[in-house]
Amino acid sequence: MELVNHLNDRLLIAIPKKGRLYEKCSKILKDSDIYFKKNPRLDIALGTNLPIAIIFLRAADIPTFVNNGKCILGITGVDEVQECEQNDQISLAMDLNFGNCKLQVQIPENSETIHTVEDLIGKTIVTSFVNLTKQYFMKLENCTDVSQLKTKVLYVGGSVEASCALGVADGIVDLVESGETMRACGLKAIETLLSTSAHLIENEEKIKELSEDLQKLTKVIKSRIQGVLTAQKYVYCNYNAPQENLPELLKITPGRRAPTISKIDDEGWVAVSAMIERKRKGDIMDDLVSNGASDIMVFEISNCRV
Ligand SMILES: Nc1ncnc2c1ncn2[C@@H]1O[C@H](COP(=O)(O)OP(=O)(O)OP(=O)(O)O)[C@@H](O)[C@H]1O
Ligand SMILES: O=P(O)(O)OC[C@H]1O[C@H](OP(=O)(O)OP(=O)(O)O)[C@H](O)[C@@H]1O
Repeated sequence: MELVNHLNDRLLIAIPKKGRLYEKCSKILKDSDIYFKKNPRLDIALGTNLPIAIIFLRAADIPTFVNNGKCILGITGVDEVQECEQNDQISLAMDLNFGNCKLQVQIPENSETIHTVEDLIGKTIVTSFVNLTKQYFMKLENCTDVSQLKTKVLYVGGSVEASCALGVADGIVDLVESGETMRACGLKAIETLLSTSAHLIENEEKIKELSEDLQKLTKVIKSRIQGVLTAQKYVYCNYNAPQENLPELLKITPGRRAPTISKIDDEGWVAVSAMIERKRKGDIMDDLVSNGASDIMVFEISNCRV
């Protein structure tokens, strides 16, 4: 394939080719001004504005490619990293704040015989997370060797939730976000093995072996993604205020480093600008009004470096 010849001097970044994380991964790259041109038939896309190549893989395969250093950076769930047998070269570089869910043990809610995880010892569990499930039951059973495990752990690649109703499993270990899927299947959670979210992952040792230019590029990419995350977390708040109220108002909007205070053409009044946390903006605006601020405006930040 001709494309392969263009990969040598590029930084390879693995992202999910489909599934729950695909859209948000594509968006975070676009918001970071990391552009690429993808041929729908190929799982490799060359960057159009940076010397990178995006490698589209199954979310579960991304840790393997980052661990062996072929891809230097990747985006996938922490669950996939922990499930991967060889993950010792992978560092979690950044929590991307999406793909939040929990890996839970679920049992039929009307089961008469199974109520706790201990009741599942010696029974059959179906899961896509065989390694994490075996590790969990080994601890529970107090055994040190997987061959001694009494609980049977079976792999299926999807629709795990159907396994109990089909009589294949006594319990399952699967991801849960809203809980809708498990409720619809008559299942209930009895234990959480892991809370997970999508992360930027990296192979730090392989980064050290890159050319100086590609090492710099790695830093630039991480800084751009961090900028997008910060822009998602904050909004920009502007207001006018009587000078004498400033001490109280600045406690409400201290800014990330410090607020900007500018003179305006109105004796005794100033304009204040500061970044504020998006999730607190309603309370902050209410407090500003109560403390004499006016003309309060809140703006989206589309990107930033702070
Ligand atoms: N319901 C969910 N809510 C939020 N994040 C989820 C959810 N289900 C899965 N994830 C996250 O997305 C990752 C990929 O899961 P997804 O089911 O989309 O994989 P997939 O690419 O369809 O897998 P496969 O190729 O094995 O079918 C999971 O490892 C997890 O980190
Ligand atoms: O708690 P909820 O919001 O309902 O989400 C949970 C569901 O999402 C995941 O499956 P997905 O839909 O990705 O498909 P899959 O079963 O083929 O893995 C997971 O395996 C559950 O089935």
